Amino acid sequence: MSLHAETERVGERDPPDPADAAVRVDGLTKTYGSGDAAVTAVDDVSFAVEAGTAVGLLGPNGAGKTTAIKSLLGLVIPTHGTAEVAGIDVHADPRAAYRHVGAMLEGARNTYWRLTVRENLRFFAALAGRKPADVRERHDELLARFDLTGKADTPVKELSRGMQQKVSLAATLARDAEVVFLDEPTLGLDVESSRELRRELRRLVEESGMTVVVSSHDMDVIEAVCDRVVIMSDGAIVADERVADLLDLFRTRSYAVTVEGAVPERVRARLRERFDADGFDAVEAGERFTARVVGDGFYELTDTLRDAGLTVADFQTAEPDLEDVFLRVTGRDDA
Ligand SMILES: Nc1ncnc2c1ncn2[C@@H]1O[C@H](COP(=O)(O)OP(=O)(O)OP(=O)(O)O)[C@@H](O)[C@H]1O
Repeated sequence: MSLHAETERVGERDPPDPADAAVRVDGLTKTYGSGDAAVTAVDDVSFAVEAGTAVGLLGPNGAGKTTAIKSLLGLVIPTHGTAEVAGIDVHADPRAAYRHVGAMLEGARNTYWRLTVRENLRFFAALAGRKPADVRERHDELLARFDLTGKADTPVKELSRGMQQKVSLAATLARDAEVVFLDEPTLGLDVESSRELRRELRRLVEESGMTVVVSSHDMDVIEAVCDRVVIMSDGAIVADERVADLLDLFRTRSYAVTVEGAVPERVRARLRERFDADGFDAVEAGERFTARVVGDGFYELTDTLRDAGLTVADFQTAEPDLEDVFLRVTGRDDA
């Protein structure tokens, strides 16, 4: 089966429709501007997120992710369709919907830099109507989770960029909302802080039953945190699958292949075309390259090499990669 055919199969699947959806978007369309200047950012999009699960919203720049999230937050009025949170139509009753939601939007300085870390958490909890005594325990727990206990009484402006990012997330979670929207939560974090944040987010979903919609270009976040992934491209959904199923469906494996001697240009062209091969490099044993195999194409690869009279000196495999799948689904892998 060709990659194209598999991509179509992904796109053709019906969106899920769990009865206990915490988030639901139905026939959502948003056109900015009018006449010649009109831009349809989101075009008849439907998806649902089951309560207590995490969904990744992915797509290239301009795919419509931010518009979809802003519609769910009541910040953008849909041209058609509905957006619901906790069963409440966001546009019919924004105040009621808002009580169930926490959001951390990209680039938003959603913390007060003069306030201490703990004061920020209290402030955002109070905005949602939570009394300090009711949230103290949760705030202690959040501070501990994000390794901020020692900085609880430090003004945010005195913290490192990575710590400020963690305070932003903790402040978003401080109000104890059922549904949390996160846009690029790991942006600007170092490798270790990013890993810690992914781990804690996943634990929060599993332990507290929180529902998370996360938009990120960081595939490690999506793989570590999300149960499902909705992939958008040009305002439409091109995949809506469990992360594990999506990886399985493509079962893309990369092989680092070393053959004895040089690979003739004619064979290289075939390997490029059929196995997306690249990185041809002369090495001591002969020549090394990377080939990508979908499904059971492995034997076709070995047959191709044998028919070309090439002897394999070494084969190394890699796990399927969500980024690879994402690029294939959105058709951006031919750059
Ligand atoms: N306020 C606006 N007025 C006009 N066009 C807009 C507006 N906001 C977004 N757009 C356009 O709508 C399309 C979708 O944008 P959107 O920000 O929703 O995509 P995105 O997937 O979130 O992209 P990114 O990953 O870059 O944030 C883009 O073509 C964008 O230029």
